[in-house]
Amino acid sequence: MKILSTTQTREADAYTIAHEPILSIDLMERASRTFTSWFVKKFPKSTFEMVSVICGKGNNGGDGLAIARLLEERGYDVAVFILNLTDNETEDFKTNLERVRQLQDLNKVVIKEVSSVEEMPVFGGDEILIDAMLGSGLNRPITGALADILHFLNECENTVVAVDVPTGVFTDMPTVGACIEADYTFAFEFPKLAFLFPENFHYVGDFVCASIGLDQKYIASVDSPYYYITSDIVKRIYKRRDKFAHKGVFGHALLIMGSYGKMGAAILATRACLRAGVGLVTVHVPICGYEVMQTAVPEAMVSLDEDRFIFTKVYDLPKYSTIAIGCGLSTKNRTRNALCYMLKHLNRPTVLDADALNILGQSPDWFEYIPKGSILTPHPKEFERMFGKVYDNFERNELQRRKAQEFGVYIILKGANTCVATPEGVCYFNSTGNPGMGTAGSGDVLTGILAGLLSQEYDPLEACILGVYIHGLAGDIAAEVESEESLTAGDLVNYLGKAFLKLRKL
Ligand SMILES: NC(=O)C1=CN([C@@H]2O[C@H](COP(=O)(O)OP(=O)(O)OC[C@H]3O[C@@H](n4cnc5c(N)ncnc54)[C@H](O)[C@@H]3O)[C@@H](O)[C@H]2O)[C@H](O)CC1
Ligand SMILES: [K+]
Repeated sequence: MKILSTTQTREADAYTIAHEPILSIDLMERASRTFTSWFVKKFPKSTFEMVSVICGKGNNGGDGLAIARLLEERGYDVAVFILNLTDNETEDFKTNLERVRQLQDLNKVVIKEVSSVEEMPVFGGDEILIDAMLGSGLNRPITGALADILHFLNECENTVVAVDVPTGVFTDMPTVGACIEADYTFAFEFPKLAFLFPENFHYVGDFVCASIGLDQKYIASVDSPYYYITSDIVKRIYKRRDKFAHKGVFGHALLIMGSYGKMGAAILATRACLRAGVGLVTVHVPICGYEVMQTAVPEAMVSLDEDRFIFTKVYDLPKYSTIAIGCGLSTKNRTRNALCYMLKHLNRPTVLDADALNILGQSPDWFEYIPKGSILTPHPKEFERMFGKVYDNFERNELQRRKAQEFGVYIILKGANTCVATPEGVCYFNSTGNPGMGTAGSGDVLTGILAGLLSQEYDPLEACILGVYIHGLAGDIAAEVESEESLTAGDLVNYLGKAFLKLRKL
């Protein structure tokens, strides 16, 4: 799913109004109905006492008024609070206010105007609050009376659901100023870029998005470097196996991993590579890893280093279809030199993780040796070691895109909403995964999956998208059974099979 900027969304909005054609008030009604359909399922009216909708006077407030009316129609007890902090009212806000006033005249809805925090009501514990104060029209940081009201609301214990954008959050740049802290955000048509960055989680909460029927052809024609990885992208990538296939057609991966005290990383990656469907896997380990590898992963072949404890040399590189290097590798001098030699002599996309990235961070001149189309999988700390400190995630994302373009590689920045940046400067944000996956070895599993997919002749972009999605999906299935707290990297490997089954049914 493409992610549009606020300006582009406004253009898509205007295009839809002109070409569908549809009146803007009817588009607002359609958006509000979409919100309401989700809301009634998520918060059945038996589960709390009342809905209070807090509205600004722009179109976000207009949505709020329409939602208040639609919820009343569905039998909810609704109160509307209109923030009287400006005289600027949009036309669609005014029309919807008229419509709600008719309900007020019938004693079906309560409407109250609020000009300062002192006039805010005391909400009951069972009330749910809908934030329709400001949406994508935010054009300056929130201060003054509105900031006081937001602070007051954030102090309340009530569940807050934001319409389109949590009030105060800038969608396309870092947020400054006061913000509502929503528990849920229902975004129209696309998630906003800011929702995907961890610093905004506090304001956005869990987000969902749904189409409000903006013109899809127009959206397809808009140039945006940002995508959200949804099941339909993944469905198009995933290849079912041919009935007559045998292990020879699923490739032979070489994983160069592990050092004394860090063999677990190699084991996890090797198991994940197998579970991702590789035909054959050879794992290259120092002598100390021989027995443990043979015992822990009997399906893998082992190539032994000359050194007892670390990686120093590997032969026969051309015979493997894919190579992945780095998990638990160490950054000792001889390992560094061996990595440099390998990079200079490899000519196909390679997966680089963990210590391979730390080594590159120490020797930035070596970046140019990385084969084009390779996949680098840093977590934020490794990213910082390679490319330096940044101020916020918008800046980090810019840097990630620039570096991917500069070196002609795919950079997968791991975290909530893991982001894949391509050599073309395009970003794909993952939609699967959960906080339980922030656990030792989780990244090793991803590296194994990526090597497994590359071996099966998914191209690097396909492997990145499918890889991060299935890794997160395995995590989501595992968390449902094991809990986020107890989830281990080994569980990710064990639930990979269930994740593939789910993928097949998408
Ligand atoms: N995406 C769509 O296609 C649709 C979106 N809808 C909804 O419309 C809002 C955007 O509405 P808009 O009127 O442009 O903006 P807002 O309601 O967010 O507010 C505008 C209002 O607020 C003033 N303002 C801006 N910053 C501040 C500030 N810091 N403090 C105080 N006031 C501020 C600004 O000057 C304006 O007067 C979108 O989010 C959706 O909810 C449609 O309903 C359906 C189609
Ligand atoms: K809002």
